[in-house]
Amino acid sequence: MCAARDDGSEAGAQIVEVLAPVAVDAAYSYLAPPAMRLQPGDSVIAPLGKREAYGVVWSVEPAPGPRGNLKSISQRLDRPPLAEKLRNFIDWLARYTLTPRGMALRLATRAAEDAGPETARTLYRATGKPPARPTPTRARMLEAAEGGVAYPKKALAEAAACSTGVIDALVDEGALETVSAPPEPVQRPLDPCFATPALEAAQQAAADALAEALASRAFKPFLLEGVTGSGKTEVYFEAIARALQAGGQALVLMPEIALTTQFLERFAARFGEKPAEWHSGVTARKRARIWRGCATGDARVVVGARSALFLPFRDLRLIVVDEEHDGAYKQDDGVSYHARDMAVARARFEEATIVLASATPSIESRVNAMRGRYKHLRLDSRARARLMPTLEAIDMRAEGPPRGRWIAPRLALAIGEAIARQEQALLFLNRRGYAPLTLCRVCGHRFRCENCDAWLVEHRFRRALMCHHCGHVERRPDVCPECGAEDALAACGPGVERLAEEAATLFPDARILTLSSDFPGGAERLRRELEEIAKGAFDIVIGTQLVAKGHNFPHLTLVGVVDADLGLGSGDPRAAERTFQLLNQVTGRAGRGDKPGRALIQTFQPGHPVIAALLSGDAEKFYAQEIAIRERAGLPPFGRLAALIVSAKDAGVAEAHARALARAAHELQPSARYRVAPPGAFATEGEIALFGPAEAPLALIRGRYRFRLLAKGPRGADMQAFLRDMLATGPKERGGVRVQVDVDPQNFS
Ligand SMILES: Nc1ncnc2c1ncn2[C@@H]1O[C@H](COP(=O)(O)OP(=O)(O)OP(=O)(O)O)[C@@H](O)[C@H]1O
Ligand SMILES: [Zn+2]
Repeated sequence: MCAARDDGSEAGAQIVEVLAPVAVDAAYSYLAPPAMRLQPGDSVIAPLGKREAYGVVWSVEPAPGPRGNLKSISQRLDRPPLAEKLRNFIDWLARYTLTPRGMALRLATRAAEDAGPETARTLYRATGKPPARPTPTRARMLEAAEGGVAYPKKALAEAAACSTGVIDALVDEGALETVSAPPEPVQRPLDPCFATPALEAAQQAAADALAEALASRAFKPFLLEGVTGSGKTEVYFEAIARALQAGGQALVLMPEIALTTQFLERFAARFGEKPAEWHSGVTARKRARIWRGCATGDARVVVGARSALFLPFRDLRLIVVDEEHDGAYKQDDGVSYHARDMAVARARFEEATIVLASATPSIESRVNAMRGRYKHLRLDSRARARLMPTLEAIDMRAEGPPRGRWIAPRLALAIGEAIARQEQALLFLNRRGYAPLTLCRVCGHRFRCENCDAWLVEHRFRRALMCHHCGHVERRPDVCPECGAEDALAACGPGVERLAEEAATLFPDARILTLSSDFPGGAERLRRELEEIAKGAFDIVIGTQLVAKGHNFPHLTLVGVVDADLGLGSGDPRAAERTFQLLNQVTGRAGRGDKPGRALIQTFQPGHPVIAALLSGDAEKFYAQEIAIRERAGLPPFGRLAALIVSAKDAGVAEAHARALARAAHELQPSARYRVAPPGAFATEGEIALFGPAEAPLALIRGRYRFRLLAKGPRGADMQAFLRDMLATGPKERGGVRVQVDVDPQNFS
């Protein structure tokens, strides 16, 4: 019983700080009646401004005395609490990325907001009573429902090959009855010993090291580096098995989750059932159930895209970041974060083991391994005594194809031979569409996007010109809009669609497939096509980096890299690293089955260090060179970077704002946490240098002009404190100006 005091509060009442998943950093205080007995992590509904909003209790204190000015919590939701480890991670992430805490919370709670109460499923069962009006369809349906078992509606309709309307009619007539059943489990039980492979010696050694780490129940980071096809997946499957045996949970992050049917099946073959799958293609309802399942422990292994990092696991023992070097782990819209780095942080908060797996690790992870921060596990040869593919360069200056064509004679010959042996060839070109540029041969007019500083890419099968930055689409005209010339528009350069055209001319009888995310049918279609490739249904596969990622195509023996130089000339400090990773990955698709593989690499610069390292297979030398360059320049991981993109509809407004921010930065007083180098001067030891503002390489996107500031500092500087102080003393975002903070930027567009 609680007595109301005369100040309005009750004995045992609490003051709680509630964080709402909105763009605000602060938690708000509320009064909670004693009966609610709130704990940190509980979900509540509370008045926020004029509305009632969802929030999470961040801290709780007993209410001391009169608190008439505080609003009260309206309701406590029946939802598993967010664990302290996760709340600490959210706080840390918000500070690290300079994101309002509410937005960081939102990453973790968004999926749960769709969670309605668990509803029972309705199943259908035959009653034995004949239908009033028998028809062949009805007879088929009752036959399918025979045996006294209750079935879901959809399954029954599929089994009887008729519409669900038939079921409703039969229920009305009493021939079928409905039965209520508990909802399907989020995940069926996984069996860690379902099918254990015989690991090879190097695999076993790596698996043992992971098992030892898991047993310690402490934060233990690993870099699992193994050449393509070396069996890294089998190794981390062993670690997952250990986590399961210990009663814990595991999370596997993948860069391209919508395309991983093969992976899910492999997982099911190893553990008896599929893992819970988490990505934007999963329905909101299903995601809400997985969210809950993570909190209750019913979901044991989740395989997901980067947002899975924020799931409320009850007992997370292991995180795997597969293809850890992949650029897709960087999220740039909304909260900017790198999922690989955040995964390491989450593992630290959870005191879990983390495995970063790759054939071509990022420079950052390589350096961390060299310095002993990560334990380095290596698999230096392919599993099952398979050989690495042989690599050869085709020097396009000496033996290139005729003008207007992109497949050199030697590559064409190799494709022909592969087809004759009934093997598959893969042509890789990292460019979507038909042609990257369209121009008028008469007046030179070039088609550019009206919102962005970019050429329009021709997509012939859509008969359209498209901007790959903002999605703007226009019809490809018949006459030049500038000079009116007819039939004068020329497509310049190749995209995958154009390459497919050339391949069809060279090999008219071959079964050719172009894999592209642009075609209708979305991820579902891509999944199907990837399965068909694996079965050998095509002779030539043409694709962008989509085809490079982790696939096992047993019939594929030849890989042709159509333009290895693409991406090398971009001036981006990570261009060399990225090209090396991508080309290694794509050539690594060759020869994974019984037959040896070969890769031909078309290039205009066979002597370029990246191409040379790729051809020689000397990854060590490449890493040594790249690491030395980074170290000399003080680039990550030897120094720290942060970018600010200031954008506005008006270029002058954006630039003025960026200049004012830079001025504010230079006026900051030196402190123990950071010192800023004077404008224009070289940064001396320990100082943060601020470069810019400069027009961003992509100066206009979606109608907004963009200016960049880049801060570069030593490892020891408190970059976040510097950024926070600069933003606090500089001008506020107003008049349509937006300032986007990107700590540890990955690209420089
Ligand atoms: N110990 C083993 N015994 C038999 N087959 C194995 C073993 N380890 C791996 N394999 C097989 O070798 C092939 C390559 O293995 P896996 O896909 O795990 O390599 P990976 O290193 O993850 O490759 P990538 O980085 O190229 O994606 C697969 O078909 C896998 O089933
Ligand atoms: Zn555009």
